[in-house]
Amino acid sequence: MNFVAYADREMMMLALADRIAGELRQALEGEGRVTLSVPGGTTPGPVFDILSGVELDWARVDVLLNDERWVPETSPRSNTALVRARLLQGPAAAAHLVPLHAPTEAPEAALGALAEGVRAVLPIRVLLLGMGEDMHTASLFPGADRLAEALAPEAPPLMALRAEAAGEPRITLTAPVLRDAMHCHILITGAAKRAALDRAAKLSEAEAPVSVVLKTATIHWAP
Ligand SMILES: O=C(O)[C@H](O)[C@@H](O)[C@H](O)[C@H](O)COP(=O)(O)O
Repeated sequence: MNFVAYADREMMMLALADRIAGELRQALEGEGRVTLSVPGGTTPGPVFDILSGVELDWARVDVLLNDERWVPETSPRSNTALVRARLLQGPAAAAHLVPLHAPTEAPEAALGALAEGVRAVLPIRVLLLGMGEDMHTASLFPGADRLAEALAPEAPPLMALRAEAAGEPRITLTAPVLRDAMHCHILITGAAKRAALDRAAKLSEAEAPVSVVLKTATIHWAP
């Protein structure tokens, strides 16, 4: 795995945003539209803040979340709300957000329509992922009810699954879609996640789902 350790978080967020912007800019030179996939959670906000101000042809960028928690957009746990508030601002407001949530009670009721939107923007050109201390990435949680299906090479791009650690039901991109991304970055902070990542390298995909991308990803870490 390609591991980059930064002296502090601020430097990491700046360097990572710059790298992502460069990859998008280069892709936009050769492609009509490009897809950027991003995580929710508590870590990526500062990268979004920086990236949103970058001058790019954002109108040709499709922004796709890695995963979504099945909560309304008014919830503080909504990844869609986070992306709207922190990434789709300034110049980046011109980007197109691919919906990963709909106001149905269960995710399964909306899965077909959402999956159609996802399929239309694959493959992912630039993939930014987070990771939990339990070694989940996107919403591929160890012990999730349908994890084996989501890790399989023939998995559909988007699946709904449930896991105790996840809280609410989740909708997530699956392993083949993550693996197919042209550029893959994992953003982690703190000693516990660094230790988890080292453990993941020695475990199976079912035990440590983040390992599906460890070969292709650049890991960005700061204390
Ligand atoms: O919706 C989510 O929960 C995420 O997309 C998830 O995969 C996240 O990246 C990790 O859980 C890390 O989350 P933190 O950054 O909050 O630690």
